[in-house]
Amino acid sequence: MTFIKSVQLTFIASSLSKQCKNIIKFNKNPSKNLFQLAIDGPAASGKSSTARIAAQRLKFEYIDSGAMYRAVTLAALRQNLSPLSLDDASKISQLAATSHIFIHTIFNPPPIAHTSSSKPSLPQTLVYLNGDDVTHDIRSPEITKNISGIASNPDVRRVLVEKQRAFANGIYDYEGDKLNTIRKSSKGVVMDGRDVGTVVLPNADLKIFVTAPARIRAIRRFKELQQSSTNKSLIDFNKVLEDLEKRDKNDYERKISPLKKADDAILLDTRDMSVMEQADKIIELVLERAKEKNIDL
Ligand SMILES: Nc1ncnc2c1ncn2[C@@H]1O[C@H](COP(=O)(O)OP(=O)(O)O)[C@@H](O)[C@H]1O
Ligand SMILES: Nc1ccn([C@H]2C[C@H](O)[C@@H](COP(=O)(O)OP(=O)(O)O)O2)c(=O)n1
Repeated sequence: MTFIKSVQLTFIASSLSKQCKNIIKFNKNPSKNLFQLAIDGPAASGKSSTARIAAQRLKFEYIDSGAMYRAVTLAALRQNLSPLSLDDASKISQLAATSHIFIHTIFNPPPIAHTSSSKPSLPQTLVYLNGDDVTHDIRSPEITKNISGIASNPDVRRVLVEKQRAFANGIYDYEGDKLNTIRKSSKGVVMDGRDVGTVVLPNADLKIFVTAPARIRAIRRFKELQQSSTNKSLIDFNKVLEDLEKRDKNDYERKISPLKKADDAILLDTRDMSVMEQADKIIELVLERAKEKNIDL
């Protein structure tokens, strides 16, 4: 494992330095081998909420790989580049290589004013693009509509996968900015997305594939959109379901790195589980795996 990781590091160092010459400064001493937990699954299956809770309880870092695709989509739209245009594809991959994407999770956010103070708030993940807080902007319907074009661009994927691996391996120093910060006390990293177990971290210590039927996932996304919207009546359940099914199709059928359960991933159907039950189950699986591998968490 150590050997594989150091080979991976050498590869990353050489190819990243070619592509992103002026952006990344390596941490010469990636401090330790972190336990790698990969969570994949379709939209609204519960990946990120579960991953954040698990990261908080296990003292792991969390990286939302989907947020990186969302940030590149936003960067492209802000420059009037079209995610589906072949003419713009190389400009967009260049943008992916040169954009500073900083993802930061606040594990103990103060309670939100209108919630009961006895109920702790869930960890919050903030996303910055070239220094701008884009946490909310990257979740807009406009970004969600355009993201499949970005996610199927092979050069964008190559650049983002390298950034994701660099993070998981503890290489995180960027000039003037940071991809993320691995705390000295971190014992591992949890990354969620579509291809984390199959492509980004094929040697992850534990892989989970989270799923639930489309209708159940659409209900969750609908409630989430209603909560964050000022005009709830504008949110139409059938449209949410239709968009989610369309994105599922794009994710599962994409030629490069399609959404797929890795052969060695554990399937977790969350249809009858609460968020906390999902997190408890995943933590239990991590602790079991760490014990099997003699890893001290
Ligand atoms: N088991 C569950 N039961 C009910 N709601 C859930 C469950 N898992 C997640 N959710 C809610 O569904 C929405 C999408 O979850 P999220 O974790 O963001 O999914 P993903 O990262 O897979 O897209 C969130 O509002 C979350 O609180
Ligand atoms: N590892 C990843 C993560 C996300 N993507 C793409 C495909 C997804 O539809 C979009 C958005 O991902 P995100 O996890 O933010 O989406 P949801 O929260 O599940 O709606 O990004 C990807 O191609 N590879």
